Amino acid sequence: MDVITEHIPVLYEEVLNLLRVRPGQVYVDATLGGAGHTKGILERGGLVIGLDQDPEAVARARALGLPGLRVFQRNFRHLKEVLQEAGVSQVAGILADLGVSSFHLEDPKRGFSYQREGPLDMRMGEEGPTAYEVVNTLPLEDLRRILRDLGEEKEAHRIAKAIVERRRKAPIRTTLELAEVVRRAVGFRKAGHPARKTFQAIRMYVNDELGALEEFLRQAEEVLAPGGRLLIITFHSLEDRVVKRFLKESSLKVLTKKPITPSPEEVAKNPRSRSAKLRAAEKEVA
Ligand SMILES: C[S@@+](CC[C@H](N)C(=O)[O-])C[C@H]1O[C@@H](n2cnc3c(N)ncnc32)[C@H](O)[C@@H]1O
Repeated sequence: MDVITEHIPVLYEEVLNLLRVRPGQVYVDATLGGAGHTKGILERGGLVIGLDQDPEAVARARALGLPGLRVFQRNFRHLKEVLQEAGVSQVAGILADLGVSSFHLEDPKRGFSYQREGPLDMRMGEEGPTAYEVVNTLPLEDLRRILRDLGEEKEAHRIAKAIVERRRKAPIRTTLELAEVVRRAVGFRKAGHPARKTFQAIRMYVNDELGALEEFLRQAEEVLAPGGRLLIITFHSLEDRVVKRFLKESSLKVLTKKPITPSPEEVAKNPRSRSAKLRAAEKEVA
């Protein structure tokens, strides 16, 4: 089995510059992951409240024993509750670097990858149905809607039908079985793996990613101290749309008219940064 030792933080310098870390102030890293961004905040003298819904990410972060970091195993949709538990009412900055980490993608047993054989799971935390349940029990119409709305998959109907026909014979048990059903339904694709959008859609549904993001954004706006900054890194258009719309409607001052994207050098070094978009906003001083 592969041992995954690293997740390279995306837009690292850009994030730290925009956060303007001040020593002794409290920041939230809502998606702690491998603690890459958090280490930068701590090095600049900030204190960090780190959240991750994934027990494995939390265990790894705790094992780092970083002074100034307090770790909470929670979905960021419970941000306010976590801050209450931590005895903190306002924070100087909040970062969310959305989606899955390299640890998730490269660990076959978590079932996120259409290229590695594993059980159909895809849960980042301990809540929600598994991908197995979604694929093998939801009615065709629900599957079609999920693939269309969360995967922006043009062949949603064809794929949903293929899934339902295949599971009549036997349940679809593994990632590669599902990827193969999709590949047979839609054939070869020039732009990326044919199952990429299907996997994205099911993962987003399993983890209610857009619902959690909306709840988190509303709470983040509330708990920011005046002058505090909110930074969000998204990895696909659906997430980015939610963030963009929220910032437009919120009371925050948008600092990034256009989202910040990685340089060609960063993409060359870390291909996973390719689709990253960073948006930032500031709570105005009353
Ligand atoms: C892209 S990684 C973050 C990487 C991190 N910035 C670093 O530099 O190492 C995203 C992490 O956020 C976590 N995550 C995703 N959605 C979450 C949510 N709704 N609540 C809490 N954690 C979440 C995932 O489990 C994953 O570990």
